[in-house]
Amino acid sequence: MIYTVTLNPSVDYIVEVEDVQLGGLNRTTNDMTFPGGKGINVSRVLNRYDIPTTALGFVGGFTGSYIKNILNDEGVQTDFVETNGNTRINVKLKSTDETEINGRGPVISQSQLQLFLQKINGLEKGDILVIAGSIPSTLPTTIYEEIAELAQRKELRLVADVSGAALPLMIGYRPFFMKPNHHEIGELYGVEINTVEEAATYGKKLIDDGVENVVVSMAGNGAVYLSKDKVLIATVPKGTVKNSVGAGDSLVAGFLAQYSKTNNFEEAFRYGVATGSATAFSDDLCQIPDVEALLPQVIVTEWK
Ligand SMILES: Nc1ncnc2c1ncn2[C@@H]1O[C@H](COP(=O)(O)OP(=O)(O)OP(=O)(O)O)[C@@H](O)[C@H]1O
Ligand SMILES: O=P(O)(O)OC[C@@]1(O)O[C@H](CO)[C@@H](O)[C@@H]1O
Repeated sequence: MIYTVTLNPSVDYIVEVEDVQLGGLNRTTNDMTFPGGKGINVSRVLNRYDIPTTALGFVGGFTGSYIKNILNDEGVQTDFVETNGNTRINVKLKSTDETEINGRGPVISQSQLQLFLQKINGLEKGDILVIAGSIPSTLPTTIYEEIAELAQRKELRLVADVSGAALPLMIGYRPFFMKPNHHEIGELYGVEINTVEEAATYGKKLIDDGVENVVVSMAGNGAVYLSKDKVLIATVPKGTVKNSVGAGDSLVAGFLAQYSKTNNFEEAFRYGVATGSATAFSDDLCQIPDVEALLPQVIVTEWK
């Protein structure tokens, strides 16, 4: 089973405004709502691949009910801990630029946190555990380390798609898979990464430090896969970006889905990239026929 953790889920409210005027009244030309949060996005896409998945984390209030209802209607299993306050609403404003306003999220109490950790403690050896997204301000900043330690003790396969201070802390737990984008890995090593060659050079450091599989994504400019034995580079499909929210999460889901089906990392990488792009070219997260249509554009070659 693939479990995903979203500590701070969201209702993503996507609003399109032709030419937004700060300080004025703006009217939308289109608006949509989706269940959001990085782990939840991974679960939704895994489910579209018919891969069994359970979403864990914290939800509450009317926004929390909305998320649970949609996930359950789609067939994603959920085992959330209920918070007293409402799950946050994250505003994604699409105008001439894409602007995001992510909420703070509800307070999570000590007892709610303990309930959540008990659920992780109930997972079984070999299960995949995906941790992704930010840590809400009412949880200890060490929460990802605590989860990673549990995962190590229980012999779970850890997937860590985290950024900022959490990223270097996860490396020591030797995750099965990490997917930094080129900004995140650049920040980690204090460099600017502009080319796939540079991404490969710095991605290799994560492998040397014990991460089993790494994909460094570079939005529309290519992607790199690294393991101890292989470095692969992929071209990324061309298309019109409709909504890049969740593209990185979709890459993670596509990678894990195809790996679960084939045990082949090269195929997993190819599907991961196509899945990320299919989401970037869709309003919501992608549908699998869209991924399949993009696959021929993902050319994977070995990097020497
Ligand atoms: N402009 C684009 N054109 C084609 N594919 C894209 C584009 N932007 C993103 N993607 C797809 O999504 C994947 C992940 O994108 P990106 O490198 O931006 O990750 P991220 O920063 O984690 O994403 P997110 O926007 O979800 O935070 C890319 O590898 C690619 O497959
Ligand atoms: O505030 P965080 O946890 O960093 O990110 C949350 C978020 O921006 O990430 C997802 C896209 O990756 C969205 O569904 C969601 O709104």
